[in-house]
Parts: sequence; C-alpha cells; structure tokens
Amino acid sequence: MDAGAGADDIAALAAECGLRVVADAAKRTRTVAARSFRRGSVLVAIHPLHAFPLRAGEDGAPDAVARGADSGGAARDAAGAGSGVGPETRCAHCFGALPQRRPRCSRCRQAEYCSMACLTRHWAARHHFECGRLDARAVDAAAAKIKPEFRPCLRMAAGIGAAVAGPAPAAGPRWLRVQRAAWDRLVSHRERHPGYVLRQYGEIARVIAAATGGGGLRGAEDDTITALCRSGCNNFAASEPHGVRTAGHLCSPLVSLLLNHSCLPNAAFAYSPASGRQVVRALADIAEGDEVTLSYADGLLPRAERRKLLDAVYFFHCSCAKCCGGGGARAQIDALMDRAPDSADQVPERLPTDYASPPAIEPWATRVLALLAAAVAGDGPAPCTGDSPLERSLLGAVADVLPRNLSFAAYRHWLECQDECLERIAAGQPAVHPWACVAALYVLAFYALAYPPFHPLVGRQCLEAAKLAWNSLQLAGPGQGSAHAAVASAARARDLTLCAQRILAATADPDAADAAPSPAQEQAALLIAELDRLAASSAEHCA
Ligand SMILES: C[S@@+](CC[C@H](N)C(=O)[O-])C[C@H]1O[C@@H](n2cnc3c(N)ncnc32)[C@H](O)[C@@H]1O
Repeated sequence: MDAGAGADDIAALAAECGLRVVADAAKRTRTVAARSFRRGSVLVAIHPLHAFPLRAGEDGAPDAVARGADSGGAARDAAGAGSGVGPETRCAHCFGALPQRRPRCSRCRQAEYCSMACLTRHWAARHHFECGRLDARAVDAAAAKIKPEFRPCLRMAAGIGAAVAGPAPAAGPRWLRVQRAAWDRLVSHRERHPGYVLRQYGEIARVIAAATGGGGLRGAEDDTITALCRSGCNNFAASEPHGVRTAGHLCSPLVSLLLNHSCLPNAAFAYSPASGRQVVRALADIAEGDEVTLSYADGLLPRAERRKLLDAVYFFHCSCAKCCGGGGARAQIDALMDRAPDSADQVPERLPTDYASPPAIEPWATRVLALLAAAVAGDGPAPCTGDSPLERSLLGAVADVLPRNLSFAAYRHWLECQDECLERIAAGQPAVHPWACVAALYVLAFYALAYPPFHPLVGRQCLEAAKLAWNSLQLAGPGQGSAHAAVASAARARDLTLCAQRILAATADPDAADAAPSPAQEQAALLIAELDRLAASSAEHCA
C-alpha cells in the first residue's frame, strides 16, 4: 500500500481483519489473507461511504457496476427480472418496501423508512452525518433534468461529493475516515472511458453544478467527471432484504480497494439490512497467502459475456482460475458450459406443454446434486481453488454430457421453466409443483457447477427446490400418479433442506440483532419439522 494520507488507517484496518495489501503489476494492488479463514468467516464489515435505494425507472446501475454480482442479480436481470420500484417504495436504510404510513427524517424530510427501527439505525450509522451535508432536494431537482437511467449516477456522485467534501471530521467515526482515505486511492480509468460515456458524465456534472451552485453537492465539474468514472468501476449493487433483486447502490471504497475480481471468488459481499453495513464473508476456506477476491460479474454468465462486462466496465482482461485455469477442473467445466449446441443438438426452446408429466432427472444432474450435498454436509476442508477434489469430482460427473444438456443455453432454459412454473403455481395451479421441482433441481445443479458450495445463491436455491419437493410430495397422494412421488421423495426434500440450512447458517447476516433467523432460515426449520412429522406418522402407519 502506498504511503500518504490515510494509508496507515487503511493498512491498520486491513491488518485487524487479517488481510494484507500487496503491490501487483497487473492489478495495481491485491489483498492476501494474513491468516487462514474458514468458510463463512466475516472478513470485513463496514458502513458504506454513500448508499441509496433505487427508484422507479432508475433500475439501471448508477454506472455499469457489478449488478448484484454476488447475489446472482446479473443472471436474473439478464433473464428479464428488473427491480422497477417507486421512489416511495424503498426504505433508505434497509432498501425494503415502504408501508403506506412511513416515518421520515424530521430534519431533511427526504429520507423515508419502513420502520422507526430503520430510521434510528440509519441516523446512528450514517444519516446524522450526511443529512446535514447533502441537499437531497437539490439532488432530486438536478436528477429530474437527466435521463432516468443516469439518475443513479448523479445521485451517487452527489452523495460521494458531499461525503468527501471538506476535512474529515476529527471526532467522526473511524469507518468514515477509512472510507474517505480509500476513496482518494481508487482507480478511475478515466482515460479509458469511451467518449460517449464521458460526454454523459460531463452533462451530469454540469447539471449538478447548475442546480446547486455547488451547495450540498460540491466539486468542480471536472472532479465530478472523475468521481463518476471512479464510481463506475468501484461501486456495488445491493440486494433487497432477504432477496436477490437489485434494490440499491453502495459506494464502499475500502472494500473496492481491497478486493479484486475472480470469476471463482472466495469471498462475497452482502448489504446487512440490520446494520446498514457491507459485510464481506469467506465463501470457501481461504489459506494464508491466498488472494481474497470477489466476483464483479455473475459467475454463471458465459465466459464471453463475463469478459465483455469486465473489459467494458472495469477495463481488464480476466485471467482467473475459471477463465484461464490451465486445464483446472472449474475452467474445464466453464468451457463445457460455454459450448453452443449445434442445430442437431438443440436445447428445447419452448416451455413445457404438459405440466402433468415432469421429465426424469438425468443421471449427471443427480450426480452433481449428490456431490453438492456431500460437500455441504462434510466438516472437512472446503477450499475452492478451481481444481480441488470436489471440483475434480464435479468435472468427472459432467465430462461426457452433451451440450444440449450442459450449456448456458440449457441453464437458461431450466431457469425459464422454473420461473414459468412458479408463476403458474402463484396463479393457482398446484399440480405444476413436480415440474417446478425438476426445473429447480436442474438450476441447482448448474449453480453447483458454477459457484462454491457455500455461495448464498446455492443455499437459496436448495431451499426453493426443497419447498417444491415438499409440495410435490403433498400432491403424491392416491390417484395422483407416481410421477409426483418419483420427483419428490421425502428423503430428497430432507437432504435439500439440510443443505439449505447449513449454507444459510454460514451466510446469515452477522449483524442481525440477536442472530434472529432470516425468513429463509425459518422456512427451512418449518420444513424439517413437517418432514419429521411425516416420517413419524409413516413409521406409526407401518407399525
Ligand atoms: C475495485 S478496483 C480493485 C482495486 C484495485 N486493485 C486497486 O488497486 O485499485 C477494480 C480495478 O482493479 C483492477 N482489477 C480488479 N480485479 C482484477 C483482475 N482480476 N485482473 C486485473 N485487474 C483487476 C482493475 O483495474 C479494476 O478496474
């Protein structure tokens, strides 16, 4: 880490977290583990320098940031799910939905909350500081003058401008001092941004200056353009509470500065709706000396799409273990999934027509799901290096599968089937459950091939599949045919739920008050109780 104002603060905080920043010729810096970490360990937890919820029509990233990279948002957004919520529908603290009657900050009258608890937490954490500095009305007036898709950029630049203006308050919190020092050290890649982007940023900078005369937004136009470029390759998308859709944006310079990208990351971030902090956790066991990485792009995107995004937004060519693994297992799986089915080997394009007869699950998917379950159940080491024993076994399970069945096109097909089935179920067609369960199991198998086993998305999908298996089981009574029973045995529902429970426990919000279970954890506990009741009543029946 270079010397300079704030360098000591940053290095000291990193050291306390068990991390060390070292120079890197290709990446400028990289952060390595100064000790080993077990999967699930919290690596960094810090309040963002600036954070705000998305508004209606403003669901583009404030820049081209990693859209929910670690929450799977990119894959879902690519599959057509946007956030699209109204200005009045998200809490300024937790980014959750707002009720009809909602508290708001009595000082700025702008920040709205879903509850008094969120208002109080936001004030204590960050708002007491930014409320006096950021003229939210002036920001809104300025934002109204530019295209909706660029408004988050404006709001981000304005918020950061206010947060970093003037000397750091001596009595201010440590996180603020560290975040400000880290902001000054972030790359902007300004010289590499295309002309049309710089012109748009110039327009935003002019609007900000004209609307406020600098008051509340601060910064000369040129500085605002640099801030926009910097924010473009350093910001984070935050998910809605307990969900996967992008609901807000965070500028957290320390985390940006510390963590480089890998398509096979060993860490993931989440926004804690409880504390408003950004929390980075180990996704896998990390050995001392290993580089700690996040994913800036969803690891389930095809390699070419990931490369395009990383090149266009972050200005580098990825050479991680998955992209160029020198023949490592994950790189080979990635290459298998990158194959395009030829015309004689087409992925089915249409959604199912016969929801009464779900297809059988192919042996490769069953093998992958068994490997996932064993990895999650085991207490042994869980590294994710690209060529660990688990990753080699996964490759062995899929090496001979045809592109028709194992490709991104196939993954997207199953994801689409799952979404379609869930819509039908929501519309009152419970008989679709077994079909939905099959689709969910395939999606889970693809997740297992693309993500480390303890990735939060794997946990959510395990729970989704478990719920569908349980509901299919309910349909498998007399007269309902054997297909339902074949899809969903009680043993499968139990295995999936146990998997979900372990992953959810390892990825639960560490800042949640009194470690209160999340809704997903509550659902998993309920499912296990139901399955136990079912097992007890069948045992009684047999006796
Ligand atoms: C969020 S910053 C990460 C911190 C960065 N290492 C630094 O020293 O400022 C993102 C930038 O780091 C560099 N970077 C991150 N991951 C990289 C990787 N895997 N390979 C090459 N460069 C990378 C790129 O310049 C990217 O725009």
